[in-house]
Amino acid sequence: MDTVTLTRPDDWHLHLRDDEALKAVVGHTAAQMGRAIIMPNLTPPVTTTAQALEYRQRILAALPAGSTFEPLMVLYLTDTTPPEEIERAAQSGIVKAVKLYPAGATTNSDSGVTNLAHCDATIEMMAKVGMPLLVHGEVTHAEIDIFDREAVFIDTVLKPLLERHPALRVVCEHITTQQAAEFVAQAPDNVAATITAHHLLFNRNKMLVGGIRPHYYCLPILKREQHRQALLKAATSGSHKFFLGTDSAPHSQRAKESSCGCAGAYTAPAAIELYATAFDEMDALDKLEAFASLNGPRFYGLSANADTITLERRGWTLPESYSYAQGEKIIPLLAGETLNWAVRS
Ligand SMILES: NC(=O)N[C@@H](CC(=O)O)C(=O)O
Ligand SMILES: [Zn+2]
Ligand SMILES: [Zn+2]
Repeated sequence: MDTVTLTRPDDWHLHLRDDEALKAVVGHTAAQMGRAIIMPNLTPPVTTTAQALEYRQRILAALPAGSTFEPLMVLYLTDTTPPEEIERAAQSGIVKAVKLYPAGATTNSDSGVTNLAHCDATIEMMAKVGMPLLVHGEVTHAEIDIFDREAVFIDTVLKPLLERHPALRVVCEHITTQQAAEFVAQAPDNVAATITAHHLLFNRNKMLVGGIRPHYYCLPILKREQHRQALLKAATSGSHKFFLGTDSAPHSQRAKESSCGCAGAYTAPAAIELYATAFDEMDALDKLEAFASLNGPRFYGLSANADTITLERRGWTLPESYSYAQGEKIIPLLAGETLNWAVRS
């Protein structure tokens, strides 16, 4: 196959930041995705429906002229989010989900949940109104190895949560392990997962062999090859539980290339091309449309986009950098490298 035409994809896990950074990055996603689930981990986080509506307006104002890209908003769950906020969110029609960041698990998670027991009534309301809970599934205990944090989360947090709230709709975000892929595959239909392109394409050697490569550092951290193979298998299995979520997470070059670099890979400029590369590796380009364009809307109860995009097999070299906020640059993942897939313009 040398060309692939797909229903226009959506990105079910995206960080757009705010202000100048938002203006610098939103066009990359809007150029290829119809919609995106917008992560709420701003500083301060988006914790109320009113804040989500304002943030949505800032995103719409930052779009390139003529863009029809649609941001789908998310609330950031805290220990004190009241059940009434979930009702407001559901009634707004604009907020599509609520995000669980275990406190301290990742970028801007300091206001996250310290103990899910604090949120029980709120989560009960989510189950009642059908509001999905999007989960950054890692425990944060100092004694748990960073490579094991996702698997331990599934056993010690996620399984008990679903036992307490069996009807709760859950998306395990950016899954990175065989344990997560298998857990989601065997779970009932109210449980789904997003998978990033970088976790489909790379294992931890890419980040650590021959020198430490900060642009590959993200959370959950890249795992060993066995896990990458399990993710590829899940994404190309044809199961409607798995869908595209880039977790494109912009940080300036200075914040990434530092003695204590930030977590996050900037993949938005080449998102669908990176996924096509991964599916091509599995000889499964015929499965890309379901993963990228159909399974996500199905889970969220939305219709698929009405238009299409076409990918073609030809060399396309990513820029070395793009301009970002405060006069800084941002380095896309695979900067200066050539992909074998490009979007036809
Ligand atoms: N994935 C990351 O490494 N970083 C994300 C946060 C997140 O999705 O965990 C970010 O906001 O920078
Ligand atoms: Zn996360
Ligand atoms: Zn993320």
